[in-house]
Amino acid sequence: MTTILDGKKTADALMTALTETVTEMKARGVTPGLAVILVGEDPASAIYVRNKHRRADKIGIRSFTIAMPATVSEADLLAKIAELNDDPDVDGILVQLPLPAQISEAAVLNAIAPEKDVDGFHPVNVGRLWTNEPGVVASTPFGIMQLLKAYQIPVAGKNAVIVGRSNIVGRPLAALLLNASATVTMTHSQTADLAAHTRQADLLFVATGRPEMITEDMVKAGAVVVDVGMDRNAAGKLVGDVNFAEVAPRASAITPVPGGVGPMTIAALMMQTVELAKRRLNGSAK
Ligand SMILES: NC(=O)C1=CN([C@@H]2O[C@H](COP(=O)(O)OP(=O)(O)OC[C@H]3O[C@@H](n4cnc5c(N)ncnc54)[C@H](OP(=O)(O)O)[C@@H]3O)[C@@H](O)[C@H]2O)C=CC1
Ligand SMILES: Nc1nc(=O)c2c([nH]1)NC[C@@H]1CN(c3ccc(C(=O)N[C@@H](CCC(=O)O)C(=O)O)cc3)C=[N+]21
Repeated sequence: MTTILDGKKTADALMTALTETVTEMKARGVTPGLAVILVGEDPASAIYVRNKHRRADKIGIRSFTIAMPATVSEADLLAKIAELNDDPDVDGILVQLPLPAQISEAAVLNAIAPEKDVDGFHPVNVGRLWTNEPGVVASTPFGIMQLLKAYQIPVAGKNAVIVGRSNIVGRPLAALLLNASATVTMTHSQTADLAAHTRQADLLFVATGRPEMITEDMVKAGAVVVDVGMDRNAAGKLVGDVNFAEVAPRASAITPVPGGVGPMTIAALMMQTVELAKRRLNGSAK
């Protein structure tokens, strides 16, 4: 029997616990605040932004979106970030990626104050992650680790194979898995014989944006398969990067799309926003 790794159910349980924490914080005068900057219109970002605010409202986090047109200048975006860096009611700042071509992603991520960088994309936080120091970690990989933990899936000593090396998923996930003592292989579009690598995986993580590209023949029997993809297939239906119908019977456990990694990403973001806001309670920040 294949276990379905139910991200929605797991996220709901984590959020119930978090609501209590937020309620206590509010009683002490601190409402966690999350600012989201959305530039232009990326469909995956649109889903993410909508679900984030829905979840934040439910647990009592104050969240708002600053929408900017796709034509916005880098200077205007940086000015907005500076304003949020200085706003004492904002604990976490998140800039939706990807950004339009005229804007340097590096310049934007460098501009976010590291102590408000709820996505963990600032080089200081990336450095902390890779040196295994405590800090904020990108929400999607953090959510994935929480999901594995909830299902008590062992990581230490396992062969973990990641397909995709983006800054928002593949790379930070590699660091977290390494910190958890997995043996980690990173693959990408230039990997020779991808299937030879994926077939070695006890734990297979896929984040490519290529609809249903992972097929049965690429997966070891009994593997745990985590599908990060949020893609549209030819018929316009939301699917993952894994061909679920083929792969699920072969896997010991697998995430569905939707209802897998997506809700865990949101939960992770909420957890980390609350962590950042806790510093206000201790009086150490601002
Ligand atoms: N549910 C969630 O929480 C989230 C979902 N997503 C979804 O995950 C997917 C990936 O997102 P993201 O990481 O931002 O994507 P990017 O486009 O930034 O990166 C994709 C990666 O996949 C690699 N890749 C592409 N095609 C292949 C291939 N045929 N074989 C092997 N590797 C390949 C690329 O290789 P190379 O580097 O060589 O180009 C690249 O490293 C998307 O569907 C996105 O919508 C993303 C973030 C969060
Ligand atoms: N700075 C930044 N950080 C990100 O983490 C980031 C980003 N930019 N840009 C876009 C991608 C995409 N992403 C999603 C997260 C959750 C769902 C999600 O909630 N999915 C649900 C709902 C699906 C639906 O409602 O159709 C699910 O899978 O069940 C989707 C997509 C985060 N990303």
